[in-house]
Amino acid sequence: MKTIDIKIIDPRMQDQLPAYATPGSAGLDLRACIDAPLTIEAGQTVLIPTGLAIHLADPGYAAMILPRSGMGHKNGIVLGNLVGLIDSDYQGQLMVSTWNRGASAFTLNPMERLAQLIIVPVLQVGFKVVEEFGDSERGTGGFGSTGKN
Ligand SMILES: O=c1ccn([C@H]2C[C@H](O)[C@@H](COP(=O)(O)OP(=O)(O)OP(=O)(O)O)O2)c(=O)[nH]1
Repeated sequence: MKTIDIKIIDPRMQDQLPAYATPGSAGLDLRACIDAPLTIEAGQTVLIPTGLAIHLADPGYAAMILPRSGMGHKNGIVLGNLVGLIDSDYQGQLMVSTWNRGASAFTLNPMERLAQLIIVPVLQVGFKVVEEFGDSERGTGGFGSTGKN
């Protein structure tokens, strides 16, 4: 397993570092490092600190912040940026743009599990400008070009 540098910004995170819940888990839960319960009104977006910073350091990796399925489906708590992309050279605190897309207010409690972090491989590319691409089966067809659905 790869090891990543992590800084504990909020001491409350000291004894609850993100960990995989099961051997097959992809995501690491991120907690709301807030001092008091916070009511997020329907439609409101707030930036929530996680109390942690990571430094991936290797441009071959990125981290992504994703919603937790239960929070999103049951409570309407998703991400204001839909997905948070964490660059390999980012060293600041991980922040969760928290959007209540639901129809009623939601109260977020201190240290509640709010979102999840995944680490993904990334391929950085360079570009070579061409006039024509080589043939491909699809060509320029997209947006449902292969059938009704
Ligand atoms: O949900 C998020 C998204 C981003 N970030 C941090 C890590 C990321 O590396 C940095 C910059 O993010 P991004 O490049 O998406 O932001 P931007 O709006 O393009 O601003 P910038 O000019 O800082 O790149 O902010 C978070 O903590 N949480």
